[in-house]
Amino acid sequence: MQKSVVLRISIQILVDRSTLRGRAHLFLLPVTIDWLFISQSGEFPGATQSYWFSSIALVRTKSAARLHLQSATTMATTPALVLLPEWGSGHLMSMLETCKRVLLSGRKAFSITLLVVRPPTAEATSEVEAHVRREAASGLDIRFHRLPAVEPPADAVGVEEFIARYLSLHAPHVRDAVAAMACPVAALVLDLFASPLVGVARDLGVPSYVFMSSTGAMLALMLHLPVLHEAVTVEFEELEGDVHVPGLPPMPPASMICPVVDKKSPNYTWFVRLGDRFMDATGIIANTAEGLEPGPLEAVAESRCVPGRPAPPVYPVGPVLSLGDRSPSHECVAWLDAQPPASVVFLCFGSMGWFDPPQVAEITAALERCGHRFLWVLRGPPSSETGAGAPDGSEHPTDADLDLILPEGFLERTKGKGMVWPTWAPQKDILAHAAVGGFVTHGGWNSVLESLWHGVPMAPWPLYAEQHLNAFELVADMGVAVPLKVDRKRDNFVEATELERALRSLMTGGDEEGRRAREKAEEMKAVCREAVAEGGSSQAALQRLAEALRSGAVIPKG
Ligand SMILES: COc1cc(-c2[o+]c3cc(O)cc([O-])c3cc2O[C@@H]2O[C@H](CO)[C@H](O)[C@H](O)[C@H]2O)cc(OC)c1O
Ligand SMILES: O=c1ccn([C@@H]2O[C@H](COP(=O)(O)OP(=O)(O)O)[C@@H](O)[C@H]2O)c(=O)[nH]1
Repeated sequence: MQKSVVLRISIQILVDRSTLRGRAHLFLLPVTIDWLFISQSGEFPGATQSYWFSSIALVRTKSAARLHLQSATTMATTPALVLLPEWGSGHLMSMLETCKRVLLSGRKAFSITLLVVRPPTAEATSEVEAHVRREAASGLDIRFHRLPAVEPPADAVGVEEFIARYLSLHAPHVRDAVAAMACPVAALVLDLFASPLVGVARDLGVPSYVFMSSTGAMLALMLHLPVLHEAVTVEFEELEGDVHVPGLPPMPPASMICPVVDKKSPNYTWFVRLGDRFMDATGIIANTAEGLEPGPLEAVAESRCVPGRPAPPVYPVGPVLSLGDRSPSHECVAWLDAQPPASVVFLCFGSMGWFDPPQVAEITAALERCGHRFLWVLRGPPSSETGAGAPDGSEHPTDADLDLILPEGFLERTKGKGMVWPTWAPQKDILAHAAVGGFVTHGGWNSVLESLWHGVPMAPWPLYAEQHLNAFELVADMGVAVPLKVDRKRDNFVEATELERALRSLMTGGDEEGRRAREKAEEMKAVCREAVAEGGSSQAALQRLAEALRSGAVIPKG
């Protein structure tokens, strides 16, 4: 049996540095340690300071106790969270911001090492580089480790297949990077597209956490996909009746996420695999809050998604809204300053949403007919539209040429009542503005969280990724949005009459759906803020997570 003693004193540690760097001299490293668990061999089972050694002797001096560490495998740094995000800003920044909260909640008991994958496009590369520059200057203990370049899969036919395969090809480099860490590793934190790399963590004896940048509902669905794969043998759209996802109301097949709508596609196979590998993670960190999505989160916690197999613990630590540059004096914000409270409908469609002229014509007709004030972020097609397109699906829209794309006279007729903004807009500042009363959104999860943070009701207009599922949840489960009929078979086309109806409902709250959406959005605003406040559920989840990470920190094997 290993004996251990507990010491609560201020001490100095004497480290035999020869065992560290091959230099044969002793040096004194003064540190203050509150609680020190000392075992006769092996490592500290729960020390808050990261000093790891194989044998020790306690030496008393006149005024202080000293520890003499012999044959030490001492690492004079705090345990690291090693992050492997997908390169897209929504994924990378959301994971990094969340892990920064872990770092700060643990009173800087961790450091962060972000493994940087070379993005497959020049545009994504410059975005990532800008993030790296900004974060490197943040003053926090964040390091960046660039992984060696890997040849992107040239034969990938789908976006999700491409992302998952490209990340998986980095497995040997991730393994080498983690194994070479000069400090204990608290966890390898993986993007949802990188869940197969839980195997790398397992081989190194390191805990692995999947970071869920989307909803708890998406998490429940992904865990349940392997079960659905066995149970539903036809395409989802051929299914008679609804799809049953644990924790959600029965869902029409038309609300399934994009990657699984064609089961013959490798995207589908990859998503089933990704969901399956979630189950092997040590834990799942989710950018949501218990009170926002109680149904799906309880279903996961009660292991109802994969009956008979206990699911990893989930830590809902959100909402984590990534803090970009604030633009309080932006032209859009200045325009909002002149509008009455809750009078403006804001329309914005994420980092990849854009519309073609026929759809633009329907939107302009709806806006003119409903007569509400509006702020509309209108983007044009990506410049790659006529070319091959980005392999990761991250084709960014271009700035719209308003003279070309808007019907003649629209801007004059709506002058004073509406503003069309043709480029990137400061969405967070806009949603924070008192003049905004409703949000027509593509339903990306970050946009939804930003809207709920400010209590703004929504009309979701899903376009890509998992947004059809998000739209269903917002309307049918959370009740914070009014429904909008999109024709998925016609590239998510929305008729002017349908948009006009939804806008009236959203902005006047004149019907039952609109009234409920307003009330519920206001309720969810409180839920969001309480969750992250002192004593809130997300704060508690953050503490549990930090504790699990602290106690799980290990020196990687190999
Ligand atoms: C969450 O489920 C899916 C996410 C994506 C996806 O892929 C993607 C690829 C890139 O190269 C760059 C990106 O920015 C990007 C973004 C993206 O999803 C967005 O993630 C957000 C969360 O951080 C949010 O949930 C938005 O709704 C998503 O649009 C793709 C996908 O299948 C195509 C998913 O199922
Ligand atoms: O003109 C724009 C469009 C988007 N965003 C921000 O981009 C992010 C979009 O993330 P989301 O998850 O909603 O969707 P995605 O773009 O990843 O599909 C959110 O933080 C938005 O605030 C923005 O600031 N201005």
